[in-house]
Amino acid sequence: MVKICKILGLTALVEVHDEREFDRVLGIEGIELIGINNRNLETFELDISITKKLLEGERRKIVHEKNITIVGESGLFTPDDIAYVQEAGVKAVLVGESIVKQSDPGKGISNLFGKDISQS
Ligand SMILES: O=P(O)(O)OC[C@@H](O)[C@@H](O)c1c[nH]c2ccccc12
Repeated sequence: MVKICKILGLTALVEVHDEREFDRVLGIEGIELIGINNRNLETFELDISITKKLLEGERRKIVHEKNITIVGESGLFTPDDIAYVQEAGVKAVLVGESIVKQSDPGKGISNLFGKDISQS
């Protein structure tokens, strides 16, 4: 699928939830974008330390060597949450609840990042 996306001019975002899935996806030839979902899809529990756990040690090295972009997904509500996943090695975020629940999405984004990022 990653290859087909590339032919079509797309980059596939492949989502993982645990070490086993992450290791499998890290082995895909040409993988560029991996999302770490902090939500357990069986229990719907959120835990952003999953991102940190998955990006420790050897895996972080592989991510760096292969120039893979890691997307932090789910459970991000505050600037501290963003800083935490960024520190872990995340370069992009996938955010739903903390923005869509605001009446003004722009303000929701500013609150999430602790500043107005619309010009940066
Ligand atoms: O509402 P949250 O906790 O900010 O989560 C958003 C997003 O990460 C989540 O909805 C999601 C994770 N993986 C996805 C894949 C497709 C669409 C949505 C998603």
